[in-house]
Amino acid sequence: MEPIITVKEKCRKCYCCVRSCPVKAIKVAKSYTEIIVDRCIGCGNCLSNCPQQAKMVADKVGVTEKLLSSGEEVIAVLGSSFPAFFHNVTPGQLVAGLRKIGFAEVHEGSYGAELIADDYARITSEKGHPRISSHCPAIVDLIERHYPKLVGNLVPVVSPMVAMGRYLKGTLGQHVRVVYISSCVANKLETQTQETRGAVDIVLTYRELEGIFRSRQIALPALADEPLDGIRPGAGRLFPIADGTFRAFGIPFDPLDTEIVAACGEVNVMGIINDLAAGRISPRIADLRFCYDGCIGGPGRNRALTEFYRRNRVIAHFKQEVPCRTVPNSLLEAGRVSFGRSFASKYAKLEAPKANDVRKILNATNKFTVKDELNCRACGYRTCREYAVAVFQGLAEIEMCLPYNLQQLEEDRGRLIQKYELARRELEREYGDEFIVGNDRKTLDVLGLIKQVGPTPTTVLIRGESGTGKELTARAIHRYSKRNDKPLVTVNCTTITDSLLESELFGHKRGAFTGAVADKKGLFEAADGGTIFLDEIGDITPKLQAELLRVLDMGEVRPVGGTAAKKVDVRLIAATNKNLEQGVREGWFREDLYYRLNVFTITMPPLRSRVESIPILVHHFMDKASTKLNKRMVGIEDRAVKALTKYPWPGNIREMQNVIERAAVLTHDGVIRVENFPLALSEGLEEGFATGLDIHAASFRSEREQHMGKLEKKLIQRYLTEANGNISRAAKLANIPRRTFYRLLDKYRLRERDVR
Ligand SMILES: Nc1ncnc2c1ncn2[C@@H]1O[C@H](COP(=O)(O)OP(=O)(O)OP(=O)(O)O)[C@@H](O)[C@H]1O
Repeated sequence: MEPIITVKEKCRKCYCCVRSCPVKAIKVAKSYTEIIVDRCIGCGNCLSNCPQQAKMVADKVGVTEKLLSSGEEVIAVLGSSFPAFFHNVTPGQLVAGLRKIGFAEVHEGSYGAELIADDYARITSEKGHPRISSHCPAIVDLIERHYPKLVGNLVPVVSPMVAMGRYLKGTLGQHVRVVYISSCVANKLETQTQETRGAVDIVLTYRELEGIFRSRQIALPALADEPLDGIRPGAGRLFPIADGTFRAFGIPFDPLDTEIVAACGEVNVMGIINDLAAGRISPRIADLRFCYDGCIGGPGRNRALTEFYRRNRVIAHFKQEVPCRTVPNSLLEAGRVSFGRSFASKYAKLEAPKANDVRKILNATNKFTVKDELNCRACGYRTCREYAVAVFQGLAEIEMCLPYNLQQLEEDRGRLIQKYELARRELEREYGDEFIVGNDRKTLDVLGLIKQVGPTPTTVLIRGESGTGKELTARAIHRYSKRNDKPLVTVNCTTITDSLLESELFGHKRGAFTGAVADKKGLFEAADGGTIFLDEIGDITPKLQAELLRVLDMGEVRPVGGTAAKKVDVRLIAATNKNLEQGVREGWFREDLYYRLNVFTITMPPLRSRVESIPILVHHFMDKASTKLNKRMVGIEDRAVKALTKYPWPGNIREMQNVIERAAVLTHDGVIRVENFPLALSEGLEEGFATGLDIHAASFRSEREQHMGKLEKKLIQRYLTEANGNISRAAKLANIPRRTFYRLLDKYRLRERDVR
């Protein structure tokens, strides 16, 4: 299990972790970043640098609690930096607290540094290739996982933590369980490493231990001092501070000795490792620690304290006398324990891209020349090329390139402005000067209702068949309202799926469902201060009906996946062509919502019941078509108007608008004639639509024959007319053989003279 985990919901993909990871052990996934355990060195940089605190130390409190209550003998070992964390209690109080929660013994980890001191002194005095200290587990992981060439240079000795574990188990017996408590995260990885596994059972951070005290309501300052266990360490207590290692190991350190290199902190360490790997330097010993200031600067350090203060605390502890309860056999058995270890290359080689692959990735982010490679590091990689390699290896994404993103945004913005402008013009043309046309009684009644209800805040329900002008009416109401300087947002409830509609209307929180990568505002919020028009409201699900009712009652919306509600001031206009009363009876429409909507209802009459308005509507739509097609319209012949008045208009005014526009396209001289109409209309003129179809008297087949026959005859006549009675040309126009055309003429008893 990895020592650091990602809280996916908290990650905002700011790439801080990528930037701060010295070995790029971070993979950028679709909506979060995650740690690649095989590459991680446990330095904890991502922990400290994540502004959202989305990276967390994997919790070991649970297993510790379980172990403590198991009845086994559990020993606590305090990492040598503990005085720099628990600064406001005495070591004796800390020991008392640990005993209270169930630890059988409490030892100082700094004794571990003394346990390996002899081995260090011996190995580092040997001549040969440069030795790299192995007491810092992050350095060991760095070399094993990223600089396999240097594995042979590591001092083949365990860290103080592992030394303590081996010593305690070697002296007290293998049955004891050891819990090591420190500010180090790499220690956690170390317990899982093959070569050191088994020495320490659990690694806790000081903060995790603090959590245990808190949960058990143990106040350390109130406790009486208790003695530590084991042997009192000497200079080992100085191990955690920057220049403390040589003191702890008893190796004389002369700062002028170029044979010895000592460094703490990522930048210094990485420089030295790179120099060693390149063979640029060859000291006898390189003593390295990944954290600045040594172990007192570990990722789990007490951040409220300065380095100076933390250092002073460790030195004060070194000088003070803390009572120790030394178990006599500890002294006797220590010599029998081995502190040696081996190292192995754990280098996980990733596929290296070819030059062409890198070029393609660079090109994909608009980098075509070297000048385009800004190396701005916003993505977290030092150079655009390193970043391109990471993209190739699946660690990074194209979208991480900031200059490219800005360019994209700028282009998208331009495109959106253009689209918006086009849509605005289209709307303007479609609805801008659009007024409700009609001089029949029913249309005039509707107009009267619009004028009455418009200026009020009342919810309006518009009912009527499709194409009768419900949306047009909603727009008119908004225009007459006091909100007409605010947006009118129209939503067709049938065009998107139910779950999407909910988030479309009320918005959603990031992570509410798959694909919700960012918070999104809903249309109710977009319409704040204005009007929302919900078309086809009879089609929404009961769940959405309930949410809508809540919005209407409380005047607030709650985004999908969110808990906090937001106040909105929106007037609702709804429309439907469904029978909502039947819906209430049958249970698919909520009764309470029905009453909430049915406050003021406007019913749009079908076009067939306002025939008197057809001529005026025709001229209105001819004008519209003329503007749209940029074509001069002269007029319409009487027969054509007659055909329009005879037709039953199942698609209502929308259908009529389309018929006129189509006729306007077809006419050559700007005069609309019956011939410019679809057959259904011209046919109706001759036969009348009133005859209808008696489905009980006729079979489908015979009815179809009859109707198809009529249609076929009309078509043949049309082609003949078009070809001026020339049968060969008419057949050509119809794209059928001349013989077939003759056969059809015979069938319908048509002659050349039958041209209209
Ligand atoms: N009285 C009218 N005067 C002018 N144009 C009208 C009139 N009624 C409807 N229209 C036009 O007819 C078309 C359809 O109208 P609208 O979209 O308002 O109908 P609807 O009832 O909302 O249709 P649906 O139920 O299919 O959504 C629009 O282009 C609209 O401008």
